[in-house]
Amino acid sequence: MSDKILEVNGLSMHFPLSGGAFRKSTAVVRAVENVSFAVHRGETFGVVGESGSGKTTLGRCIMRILTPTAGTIQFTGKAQEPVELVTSDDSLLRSIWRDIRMVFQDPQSSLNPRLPVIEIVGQCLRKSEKLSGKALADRVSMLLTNVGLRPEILHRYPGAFSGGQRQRLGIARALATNPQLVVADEAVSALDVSIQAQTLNLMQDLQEQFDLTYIFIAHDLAVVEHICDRVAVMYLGQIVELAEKDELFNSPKHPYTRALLQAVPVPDPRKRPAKRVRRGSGEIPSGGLRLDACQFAPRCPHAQDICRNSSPPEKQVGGAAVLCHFAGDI
Ligand SMILES: Nc1ncnc2c1ncn2[C@@H]1O[C@H](COP(=O)(O)OP(=O)(O)OP(=O)(O)O)[C@@H](O)[C@H]1O
Repeated sequence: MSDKILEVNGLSMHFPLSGGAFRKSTAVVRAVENVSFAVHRGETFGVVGESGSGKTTLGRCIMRILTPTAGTIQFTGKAQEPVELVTSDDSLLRSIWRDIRMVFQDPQSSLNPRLPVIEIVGQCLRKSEKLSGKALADRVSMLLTNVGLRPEILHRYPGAFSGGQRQRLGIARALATNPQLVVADEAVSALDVSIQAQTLNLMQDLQEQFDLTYIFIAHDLAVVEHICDRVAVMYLGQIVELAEKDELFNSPKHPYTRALLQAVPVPDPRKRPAKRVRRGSGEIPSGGLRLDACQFAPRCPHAQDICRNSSPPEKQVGGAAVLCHFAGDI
């Protein structure tokens, strides 16, 4: 079976700017621009970046909730033949949505408060496997047990549960169709730190138990460090660095990755990196992505004229793919 469960090539997602001054404009927001990567079967692939860097849009393109402006997304499921998701029609997508499932950030708003647990978790089983009655209750009970919840809660409503329990319900719902790939979009961001750790541990256990591959989207590098095998760092719609987790954390190559890492609290001062680089100041620029420059140049402590005037090529430095004119030199 192919080692790659997902292969993304040249993916772009542009949203038209509409309304107000942009009513007649052809201007677009380049939320994702020319992104390429592969996800290996069984791994946890992290996607990190600040708010607005395009992580959620990328996840929604992979789920095909959005139709990308350009690029390809090949998914190799149980059938072993890669399926092109971008051009798949609705009926093919419906079957693929059993293999690729999503866990959302906010368990409060992603679970319908008017539906009992059996419906929330079992809804897709009613549709895809035509389960009902005792068969449905048994399957949902098993899923609840898998995520550490008691089967007795079948007829309770989301409002009766804590944030962590609600996220377990969200995970049970994602697992209901026995998926191969789970896209977790900020799945633990809304939870307290101790509940975050429990949820991450649960997700790791489930990954082993059910041979899952995860795409784990987060703005928090500490979370990614805990769970991911490889990490893609996004900035303004582009992947600026992609590397094995250890390499990324021990030897970050892109100035933006370094800036992100410096924002992560280090409990033991002896573990701080010996040579601290200056943190890129400011926020993501509001003007959007420029195709003729390095996106990070306005915030980068190392920026030179070339960074402001030409888009950097992707360079391979050690095991990392880095989008920086000076990758390997700084
Ligand atoms: N439907 C849309 N229409 C127009 N612009 C959009 C749309 N969805 C996202 N964007 C824009 O695309 C860019 C990337 O947004 P996205 O939500 O993907 O980023 P993100 O990294 O996931 O941020 P966050 O963590 O805040 O969700 C932002 O500038 C956002 O305003």
